[in-house]
Amino acid sequence: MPSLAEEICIGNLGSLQTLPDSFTWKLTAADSVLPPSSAVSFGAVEESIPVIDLSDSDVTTLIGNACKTWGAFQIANHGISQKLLDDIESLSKTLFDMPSERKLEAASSDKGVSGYGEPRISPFFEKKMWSEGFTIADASYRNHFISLWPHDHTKYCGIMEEYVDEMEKLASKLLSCILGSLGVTVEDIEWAHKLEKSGSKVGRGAIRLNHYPVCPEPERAMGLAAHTDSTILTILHQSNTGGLQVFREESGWVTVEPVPGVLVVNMGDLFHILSNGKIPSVVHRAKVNHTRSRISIAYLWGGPAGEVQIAPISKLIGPAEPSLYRSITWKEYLQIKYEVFDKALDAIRVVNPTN
Ligand SMILES: C=C1C[C@]23C[C@@]1(O)CC[C@H]2[C@@]12CCC[C@@](C)(C(=O)O1)[C@H]2[C@@H]3C(=O)O
Ligand SMILES: O=C(O)CCC(=O)C(=O)O
Ligand SMILES: [Fe+2]
Repeated sequence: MPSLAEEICIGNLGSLQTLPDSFTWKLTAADSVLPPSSAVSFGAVEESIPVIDLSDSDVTTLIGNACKTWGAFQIANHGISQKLLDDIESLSKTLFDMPSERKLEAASSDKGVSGYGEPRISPFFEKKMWSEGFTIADASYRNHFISLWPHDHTKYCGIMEEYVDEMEKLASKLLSCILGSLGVTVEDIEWAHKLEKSGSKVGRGAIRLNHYPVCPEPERAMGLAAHTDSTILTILHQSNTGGLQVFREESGWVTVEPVPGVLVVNMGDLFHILSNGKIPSVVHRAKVNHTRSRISIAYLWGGPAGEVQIAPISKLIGPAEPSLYRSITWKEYLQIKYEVFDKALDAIRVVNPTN
């Protein structure tokens, strides 16, 4: 006879009346692998990451300060239409409202590549997360969309393409701004400049549609466990239910309340490397809700394809600030991340940095 844990499927968590033991987090060090001080509390403080208007004349300074303080910020006046945000949210709702069996037909064959399933970080945690998701990491998502929406796949693929295109443009704009706050430009990253000039993509984008169903005991459950994104940066659209929390040593867990039309930007590990440690990659997680389900859509702007080596920007290195990280390709970084998870940056850190 199968155990209770085996019968629970992420596709219909929302119908459960009690929290199964396999989903009950005790918040010990084992449940929250990073950072150690984040393991002790489920609560969050009354503080917030700044909302920055991208048309503000002081935008570079504002973004620079937010990046250094939080490794995250929110953006208004970003140029993404409300219609597109509504479309991608309703695409996600339609997908997650489907019966579990239909969703499982679109399951990813391997963790982290396109398809339906648990987040890629789940094997690093003892307990299961109260969420389901769909990752779009390559063109194979189209086949999944055909199986999910035999009649409407063209429409949904169109929305996804438009969303990716718009996010790509926004991510490049944000990159220029963040680099500007450090006193450098894209031209100071040789590979990024070359790719940009040749009209190629600077970073490889992936999308993760996240769904957090209503939960009978939200205080003891976890939607998405504490992690940093491996990316250069991530742009997140959250539906009107809160749940995202960012961690800051000085403040603890801080909830990022949703503001209609405002997007959240999280700085990832790759930018931490590029900035030679000047900008932290923000530790964040998603909590769940007793009465309301929640959707979020993350655009994960990763590193370049192929053998391109990513290393701290040379202009940010000097006798007083030696290079803290060895160079690495995006593919290699992801391999390390999914072997050692929260120790990935340590694994590529130069032991005795000198210049
Ligand atoms: C490009 C990627 C980043 C990601 C791993 C992946 O290969 C595809 C899924 C991405 C995602 C989305 C949800 C959070 C996250 C930590 C995860 O579990 O899968 C990120 C990964 C990441 O940033 O490392
Ligand atoms: O749902 C959220 O608010 C967080 C999602 C997230 O961190 C991710 O997809 O990487
Ligand atoms: Fe994330």
